[in-house]
Amino acid sequence: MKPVKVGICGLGTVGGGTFNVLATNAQNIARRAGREIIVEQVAARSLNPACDTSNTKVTDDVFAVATNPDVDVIVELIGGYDVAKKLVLTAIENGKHVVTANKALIAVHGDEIFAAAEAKGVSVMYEAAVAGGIPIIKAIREGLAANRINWLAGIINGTGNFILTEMRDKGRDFYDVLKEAQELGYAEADPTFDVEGIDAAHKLTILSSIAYGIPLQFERCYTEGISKITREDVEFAEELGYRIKHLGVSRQTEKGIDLRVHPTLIPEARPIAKVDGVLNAVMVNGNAVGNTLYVGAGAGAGPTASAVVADLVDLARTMDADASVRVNHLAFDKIEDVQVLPIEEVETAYYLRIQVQDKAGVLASVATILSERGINIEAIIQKEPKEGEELAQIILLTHRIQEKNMNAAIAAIEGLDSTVGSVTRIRVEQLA
Ligand SMILES: NC(=O)C1=CN([C@@H]2O[C@H](COP(=O)(O)OP(=O)(O)OC[C@H]3O[C@@H](n4cnc5c(N)ncnc54)[C@H](O)[C@@H]3O)[C@@H](O)[C@H]2O)C=CC1
Ligand SMILES: N[C@@H](CC=O)C(=O)O
Ligand code: NA
Repeated sequence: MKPVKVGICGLGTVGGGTFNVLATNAQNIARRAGREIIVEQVAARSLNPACDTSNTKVTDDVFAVATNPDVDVIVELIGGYDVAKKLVLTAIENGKHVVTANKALIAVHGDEIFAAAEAKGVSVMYEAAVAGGIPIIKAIREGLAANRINWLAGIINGTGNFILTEMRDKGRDFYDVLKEAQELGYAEADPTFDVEGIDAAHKLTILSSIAYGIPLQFERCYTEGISKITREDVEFAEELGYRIKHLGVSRQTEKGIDLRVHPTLIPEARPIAKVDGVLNAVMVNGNAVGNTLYVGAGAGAGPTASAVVADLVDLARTMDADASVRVNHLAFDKIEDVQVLPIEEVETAYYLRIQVQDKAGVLASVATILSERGINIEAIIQKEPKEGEELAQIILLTHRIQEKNMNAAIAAIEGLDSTVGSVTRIRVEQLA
């Protein structure tokens, strides 16, 4: 069979990794794809010292690749929204298949891009966009196709997990670890996407769309990052038998889809609680299979390139077949318009940390406020003021309750005379 000719746009961390994996593993890749996959052209603003491009056509114009008649597939690895979208749509218009690692692009503009691709009979593949090297798109869309997916939950930002792990294990400073994650090529061009949960929300939006057959609805995903997690919350959580992880959680409920990204207490006995560093992990619960867990590197050149090249191999095997036999872009089932629940309607358990003046009766007042709103307490720790300080702390774990009830309880607790500052609230998931 004729070789597949690829145009790589962007030669940074992932582009460079992809170029090198295609060269290093060329024989295996050709064997598995049933044909050679060769890099016809690369578009880069500057060369990557890790790549030997001396025998490759290089341009600085990504659109020259998207319109090059010798290119069958473009690999979009420049990142961002505007130029990347124009590039992908131009490539599709020119009859080319697309492989991308750009979750921001897919989560926000995926519907438009997939519609354009379907009209043209080409494929857009994006395994690298979620959980880096873990083949999670393939696992949910194909491997679990027999199931109704009940829920999924994942550590889906490598930078965030790396920061939390280094802070917890080595007591390192947040920004010092973030800087290292940037140097290692894990972080997004704008690292607030990593630390404020936006990147994880992009990924959860994509996974949920595939899992439940719903449209991509990034704007409805509730999003909180890791920047407000303190060392003392990490320590108190451990005292209660939990780890704090930044989690994307989505669940099919009778009222709609629960779609949220936030720091979460997970029982330390769960395998996912022990997934540290740049590793990602996704748990998926299906009605036939039960719980499944997928673990692997969520960022970095090699792992992400592994997913990009897997998509190229899939394409090489199927691109000459009729488009109808290729896997659908989002889901096999008809996309249903199911409501995404506002966060106030979501039900979960909570960790609360309340700073109080060290007076008799405070704990009783807090307990009354909770019980009046139907909130049961699961565990409680009281911390006396540290030497030289005046404030005590009450740390609580509650049973599951709707978020709007918890909001009302927190407002009432913050209104007590003896409460100081805001109540810290972290959601708790058992993942059983
Ligand atoms: N770094 C990682 O571990 C992962 C990254 N991704 C995604 O992969 C994509 C690429 O990320 P990285 O490789 O980390 O970024 P990067 O910043 O290392 O590389 C992007 C490259 O594209 C080039 N570029 C940007 N605009 C261009 C243009 N108009 N013309 C020519 N070159 C242009 C830049 O100069 C840079 O060399 C992003 O969408 C990112 O979200 C996905 C999974 C993991
Ligand atoms: N910045 C992202 C890269 C991979 O998607 C992350 O840290 O997970
Ligand atoms: Na993946």
